[in-house]
Formats: sequence, C-alpha cells, structure tokens
Amino acid sequence: MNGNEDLTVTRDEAVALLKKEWTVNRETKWISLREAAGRVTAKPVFSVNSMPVCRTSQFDGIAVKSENFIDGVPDTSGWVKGADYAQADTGDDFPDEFDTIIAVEDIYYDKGGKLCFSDDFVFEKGDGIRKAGTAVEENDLLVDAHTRLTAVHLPVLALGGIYQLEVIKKPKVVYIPTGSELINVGIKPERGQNIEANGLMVSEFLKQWGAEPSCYPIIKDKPAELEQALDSALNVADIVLINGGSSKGAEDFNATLLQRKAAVYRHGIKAIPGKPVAIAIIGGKPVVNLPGPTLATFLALDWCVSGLVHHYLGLNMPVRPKMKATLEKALEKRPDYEMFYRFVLTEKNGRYYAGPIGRDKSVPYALLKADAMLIAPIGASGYAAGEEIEVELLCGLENLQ
Ligand SMILES: Nc1nc2c(c(=O)[nH]1)N[C@H]1C(S)=C(S)[C@@H](COP(=O)(O)OP(=O)(O)OC[C@H]3O[C@@H](n4cnc5c(N)ncnc54)[C@H](O)[C@@H]3O)O[C@H]1N2
Ligand code: MOO
Repeated sequence: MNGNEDLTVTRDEAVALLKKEWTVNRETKWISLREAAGRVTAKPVFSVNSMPVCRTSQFDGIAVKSENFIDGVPDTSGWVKGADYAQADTGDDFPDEFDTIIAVEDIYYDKGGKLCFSDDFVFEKGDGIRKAGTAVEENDLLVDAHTRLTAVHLPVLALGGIYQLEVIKKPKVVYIPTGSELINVGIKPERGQNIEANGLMVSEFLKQWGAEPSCYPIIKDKPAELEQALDSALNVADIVLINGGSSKGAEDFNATLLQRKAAVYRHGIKAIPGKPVAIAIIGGKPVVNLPGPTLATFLALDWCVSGLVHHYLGLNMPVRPKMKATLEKALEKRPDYEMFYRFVLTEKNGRYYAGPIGRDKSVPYALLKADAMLIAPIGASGYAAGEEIEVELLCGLENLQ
C-alpha cells in the first residue's frame, strides 16, 4: 500500500463509489429461449398465449354429456364411444358436445365391453373441466425485468408463447494477470516462478455471475507493457481486472499506473485479507487491481467484482445463507479493519462448532476446507472461545459433517 490513509476505504465505500462513478453502458440483445437460462431479462415479459387454448380434461377419464345424467346414472347398453362418450385424459381437448369428465376411477368396462359406473359414483355436471386460459392468459406478466432466468422460468415462458426474448448483454470483463514470475498453467515451475492459477478461478466466477470473461496473456512487471495492456483492455471491456502488483513491492507498478490514469482512485481497503485492493474509474469504467495471493483474489472477487457484475445486470448481490455456530478458539482482531475468518464446521449433538482456519494453512486447505466465513465488522475487537457467532455458509448443508 502506498501508506496514504486518505485513499483507504471500506469495502462498502469502494463498491458504492465505483457504482456511482461508473458510466454503465448496459446493452441488450435478443436470444432464443433455449439459450436463456442464466441470462437476465431486459424488460418485463408478457404472455402472447392463453393456455389451454380451449377447455381440457382435468384428469384421466371420459367426457360425457350431462343431459344424459338428468335422471340419474343412465343405461349405457347402447352407448357408442365417440358418440355418447369420448376418451379425455388429463390435458386432452374433446368434442364440444361433451361437458363433463368422469374419472377412470369411477368407471369400468364389464366382460362384454360395456361402460359401467362404480357404485359410489356421484355425477356432478361440469366436473373435471379445466377452463381455457387457466394455465396462463394472454398479457399475463410472466417474468419481470431484471430477473435472472432459471430452469423453472423456461417452461413458463414456453407456455406463454415466448421463444425469443431481450436480455441484458453479458458485461465484458478483461482479466490481466501481471507478474514477471508467472508462467502458464501446465508448465513445470522453476525456481522463482509461480503458476498463473488465479485466472481459472476468476474466469469461472465471472461466467457464473453472468459476465463474459476474457483472459489476457501474462504481462511482465514492466510499466509500459502494463499500461499497453490496460489501454487495450479499456477499449473492449466494461470492467477491467488487473491481478497482482497491488502492494508495495519494487515491481508493484499497477497501483501507481491506475492512480496516474484514473479520474477516481482509491488504494487500500479496510478489510483483511486483501487490503491492498486498488479501485479506479478510467474512461468511465471500473478497474480493480486484485491482490495476487489466491485467497485475497477470491475475497476481492467475492465482495467487489461480484458487486460490479450484478450491478451491471441490474441484480442484487447474492446473499449467502447464515447460521449460528460456537467458536472453538478465540479470534484476535484489529478493530479498525473488517476481517474475514474462515472455518471448518463440525456438528456435535445438533450444534455446530466453528474451527478457525489459520492464515498459515496451505492454499488447498485455506481455499477448499472452509465451510463458512465470518466478516467481522469494524469496531469489533475479537471473539472469545465458546462465543456464539453467525457465519455465512460457503458450502451446501449436505457437505457439513
Ligand atoms: N511490505 C508489504 N508487503 C506486502 C503488503 C504490505 O502491506 N506491505 N501487503 C501484503 C498483502 S496483504 C498482500 S495480499 C500482497 C499483495 O500482493 P500483490 O497484489 O502486490 O501481488 P504480487 O506481489 O504480484 O504477488 C503476490 C503473490 O501472489 C502470487 N500471484 C500473483 N498473481 C498470481 C496469479 N495470477 N496466480 C497465482 N498467484 C499469483 C505471486 O506470484 C506472489 O506469490 O502483498 C503483501 N505484501
Ligand atoms: O491480506 Mo493479504 O491480502 O496478506 O493476503
């Protein structure tokens, strides 16, 4: 960090500032319903169909004429299928001369094939008719604007006669990995080298949130090359992410590059880990310098980049489910910073216990073992062992032991 406390902001202030200063260029496009899951509607979508088009049968049965039941259950000896009754199963249309459905449970055919009614059958005129337009009516609001479409939206839209719809274009997010020590995935690292591993995670999260990621090749710690990469990213992207070089090292040029080019610039977030995040607005677009260590990259993606992508799409940030757990060990905390703690949760006698994962843990342990996270607020000055805390779940309940 550059030591200038004036530039340091909280996570909330950073996101709010980026949203305020960002000139969002929100475009829309028409896509087919088959590609619509995961996309976000640009406008409200109304039904163009009324379904069912005509009244249908509500259950598996036969359609009959109520006039034949005026004097009670009729003699069906001379009945002819198609003329006196018709097959009408669930959802079936049937000829207009029939007005009532009798369920299969209330009928049987005798040995001679004659239609008979069960002893406890009671006729009710109009039974078993599902009226036209009861599934969906023309002009019904099917889906509101700014809704992320899920699998269950698809049949509703299909029923409503929608096969193409206008969605918000995916924001283009360019990710620039920086660091002369970095090598591509798949190459055996030599002394002093590190694998550009973060790009895979960044790209995957961006896709999950509904953005279109584009990963640049590794850029060496050379100011001119970094600036060229940033300029080219700003030409095509809605959001630019620079990974690494955010801190105070001799080759950490990114923060100073952003400061020089930005209309709005902050460096240092009052949150640990990940405090060296830098944010900027350049040419009306947000640029985020994510710290290089993978856990810090994850956290900054989670609170900052996710916020930006969801803002572009007009959606609220996803909120994780929370649960209470008993702390197994005391937690130390700086009161002037938010702090992220990660835990392994264990269940004993219906109670959950939160075992803190130390910062000394290996990358796989720190990233993959955490079931839950606590974001301790500014002002809090630590937690005692045995204290009950509220954690947000990072995994599904089915994964808890
Ligand atoms: N003297 C100080 N040193 C550090 C401070 C500080 O305040 N004073 N802050 C520390 C904190 S906190 C963090 S977090 C890191 C931030 O590091 P940078 O963003 O500057 O990242 P680099 O120095 O470029 O790399 C750090 C580390 O991460 C690896 N890395 C970088 N990019 C990737 C990638 N794409 N995939 C995988 N790993 C990556 C890199 O190789 C280094 O090992 O600074 C502390 N230092
Ligand atoms: O706080 Mo850094 O973000 O040490 O990883």
